[in-house]
Amino acid sequence: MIELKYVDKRYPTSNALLYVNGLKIPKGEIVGILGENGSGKTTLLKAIMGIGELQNGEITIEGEPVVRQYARMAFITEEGSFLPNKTPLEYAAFLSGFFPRFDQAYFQQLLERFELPARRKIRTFSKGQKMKLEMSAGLAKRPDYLLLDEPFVGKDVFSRRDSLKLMMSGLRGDETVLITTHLIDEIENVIDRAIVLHKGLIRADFLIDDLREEGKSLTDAMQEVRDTSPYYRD
Ligand SMILES: Nc1ncnc2c1ncn2[C@@H]1O[C@H](COP(=O)(O)OP(=O)(O)OP(=O)(O)O)[C@@H](O)[C@H]1O
Repeated sequence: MIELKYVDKRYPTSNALLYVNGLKIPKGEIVGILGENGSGKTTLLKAIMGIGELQNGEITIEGEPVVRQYARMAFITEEGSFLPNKTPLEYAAFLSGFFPRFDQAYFQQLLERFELPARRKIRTFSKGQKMKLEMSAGLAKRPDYLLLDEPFVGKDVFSRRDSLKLMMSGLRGDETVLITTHLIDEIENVIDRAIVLHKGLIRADFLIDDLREEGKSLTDAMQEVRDTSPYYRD
């Protein structure tokens, strides 16, 4: 379980904040982190990954600080963590030095599935190829906690659906997944739960099954949050 308590995160050079009083994400849950540009989605994922200091509060993973769980986590972001002057195979060798669970054979399978050139320098890759490489590296870490920040950015609709399907097929099924995205329709059938942020605060948190029972789509629910929240008016 990921647990946040009284988390207060601010940046020294802006007024932006993230404040989460309490949040629990049980093991195995697939959670969409949704919200407008600048609402704090990336900040939330970075805070969970232990990137940057918190002003207050604590974040634990299975009761321990994130640094103790780092080998079981993968953070997939457009910024990428790869080394541009290496080839994917060299990058994999580098990662396996850090991540004992890194699965080289699986990584190579994913390269093939994504049709990525294994022996070409990463800096020559297109944006979409870099993201696919990042996803392959993340999945090959065989993480228990997978955090994805806008993994489908900059891709055409077919490529987005493929990547989403591939990501899902690459999971064992017991991972906890947090995924930020603006692609509400595409993500709806994948996630168990949606958390909606606005201006650094959680404005809604619902289970997709509950929405279905009420006969609502995720888009309807997001619209309802906007219509009923006074905070969207300023
Ligand atoms: N390093 C930083 N220094 C100062 N302010 C920052 C920094 N990173 C983010 N912010 C600010 O924090 C707020 C939340 O940013 P964040 O990147 O978390 O939003 P987001 O919901 O992921 O947005 P998007 O959908 O556009 O990716 C924004 O107002 C942003 O300008």
